[in-house]
Amino acid sequence: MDDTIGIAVTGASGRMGQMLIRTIAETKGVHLSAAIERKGHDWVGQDAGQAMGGAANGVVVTDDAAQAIASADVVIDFTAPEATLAFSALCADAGVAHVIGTTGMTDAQIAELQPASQSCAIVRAGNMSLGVNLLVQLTKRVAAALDEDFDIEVIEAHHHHKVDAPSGTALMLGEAAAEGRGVALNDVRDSGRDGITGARKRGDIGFSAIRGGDIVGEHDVMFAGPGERIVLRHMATDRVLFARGAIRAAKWTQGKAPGAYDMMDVLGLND
Ligand SMILES: NC(=O)C1=CN([C@@H]2O[C@H](COP(=O)(O)OP(=O)(O)OC[C@H]3O[C@@H](n4cnc5c(N)ncnc54)[C@H](OP(=O)(O)O)[C@@H]3O)[C@@H](O)[C@H]2O)C=CC1
Ligand SMILES: O=C(O)C1=N[C@H](C(=O)O)C[C@H](O)C1
Repeated sequence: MDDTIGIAVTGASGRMGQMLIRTIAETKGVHLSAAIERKGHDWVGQDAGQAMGGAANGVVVTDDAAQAIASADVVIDFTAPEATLAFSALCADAGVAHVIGTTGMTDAQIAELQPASQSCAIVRAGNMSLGVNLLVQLTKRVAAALDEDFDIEVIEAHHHHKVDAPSGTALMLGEAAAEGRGVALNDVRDSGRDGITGARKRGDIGFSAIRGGDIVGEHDVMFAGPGERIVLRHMATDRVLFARGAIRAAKWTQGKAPGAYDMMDVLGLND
């Protein structure tokens, strides 16, 4: 009987799913309790380690998410918005903590998570790395120190498989900049410029997205002022840092009261 924390991984065959399975195996105090894939996926019924092209790890990939989640201590979920909402309901029913890395959720979908947070701890963040969460704090401070003579632009680059833009991280950074300025991001957000856009509106926060190759994730926050520019940058070169952050969050949830949390809570950066 393994008395370490049992983690169920959703989207087991995905880029992050596989990285999580490998990283859980290397992390003390946790074990993989289940690898979940959707019904009809060709990994279902196979040993997860072997399906990933490695040694058997003794965990058979399942499509019975309800059973797998009910038997876990915590679920780590990097999938897609609709899937995350379905997993959220299962976590709430089972009272099992839910660590959500999925991005691209609309405001309405994020609001749909709220009832589940009455029944289980939810940690949700568009980026689980320490570096980005520090960058969020720096962004807020710099934005608070500068006035609207400085145009704020968030520029992000990701691999060509990514389906959502702006990235979850870019939105976290934009939110931080808006908070620093004391405005609501939705009132000043300018994304997807194309064609005759007109001149930049003073006070707007702009977003640009590059998609190409195997870029793991790069984010710049530019403060472009008269005669000078400040650029805050984070470059992720390995997905393992997101997996490590998510596992740290999974450990942190144990014994936590139901509620909605983020990586600032996990990393103690709100204190
Ligand atoms: N917060 C963070 O730190 C990070 C967040 N992310 C986010 O994590 C998410 C996943 O990224 P990544 O691993 O690169 O993506 P992948 O496309 O490689 O993996 C997604 C996985 O989710 C599964 N999935 C998708 N839709 C459903 C569904 N409706 N029901 C069940 N399973 C589903 C896929 O299964 P199938 O193959 O069958 O479609 C696949 O296994 C993205 O939103 C990404 O932005 C990524 C890295 C870091
Ligand atoms: O899809 C990805 O790959 C990533 N997604 C997250 C995001 O949307 O910001 C985090 C990271 O940048 C990688």
